[in-house]
Amino acid sequence: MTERVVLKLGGSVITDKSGGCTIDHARLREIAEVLAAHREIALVLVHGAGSCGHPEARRYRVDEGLGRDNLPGVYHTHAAVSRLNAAVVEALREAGIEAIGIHPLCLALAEDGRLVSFETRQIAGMADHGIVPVLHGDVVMDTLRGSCIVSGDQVVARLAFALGSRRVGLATDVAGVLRGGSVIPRIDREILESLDVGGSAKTDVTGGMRGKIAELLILADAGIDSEIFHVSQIGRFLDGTDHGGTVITRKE
Ligand SMILES: Nc1ncnc2c1ncn2[C@@H]1O[C@H](COP(=O)(O)OP(=O)(O)OP(=O)(O)O)[C@@H](O)[C@H]1O
Ligand SMILES: C=C(C)CCOP(=O)(O)O
Repeated sequence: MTERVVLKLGGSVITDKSGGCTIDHARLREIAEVLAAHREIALVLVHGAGSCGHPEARRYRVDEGLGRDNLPGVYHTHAAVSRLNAAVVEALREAGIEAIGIHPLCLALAEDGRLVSFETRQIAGMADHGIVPVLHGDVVMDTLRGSCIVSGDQVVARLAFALGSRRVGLATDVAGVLRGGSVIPRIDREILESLDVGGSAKTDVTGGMRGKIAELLILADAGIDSEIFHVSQIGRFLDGTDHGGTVITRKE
């Protein structure tokens, strides 16, 4: 079977997170060129929301329960991140990649913020046929809360586990997980306890770097390592060469 690689493009690298939904089309074109040069890989792509979804999720508090006052938040949050998804897919297709958008809201269900059902067999089928499915963090219906926000990081972990992927990468706007300005090469649960990892400097309802590591440690517990690196290093990650980032792993 072809190796399936799961790659997340952080919302911080494909949008300007300081304002309203501002998509960085030039960055998307650059990333698409790099991915097009690695077309032999069975790739499953996930992206975060950045400024296209986090502000709406916060404004409508769609994470905290659904009532008459915030009901439109499901639409507005999903619409914002779907706009970004369409831009990602368009950039990839313009670079000659057979990409297609897939929305978690339409195929997943959560319970208290955690995915409890998520059909992935169609995603595996696409990847194996050379189609690049492009998923994203999304608002998802939740059996306890009404709705919740499932981060792209949770989607990445879920997909990697379901697809049996051994190569999982997360491209972000920092060189890796930092301590005192330097990249920490490996993190396990024990090392994390000694670290002061923060959220995001911008509007982010899913916990920034702290939330990301929490999701990836669950994946590491299942025996699947993942890698966090700067967006400029995507090519090196796909080549399997050193990208200078952080590996999230299980304690030996
Ligand atoms: N110790 C740390 N090392 C690295 N980044 C950190 C650390 N503590 C906090 N951060 C913040 O985490 C941010 C990356 O997390 P963030 O959730 O914004 O990434 P993303 O996945 O690109 O975005 P999104 O969640 O929108 O997809 C960095 O830009 C930085 O501000
Ligand atoms: C806010 C929404 C819609 C999804 C959040 O996903 P993330 O940017 O990966 O944390």
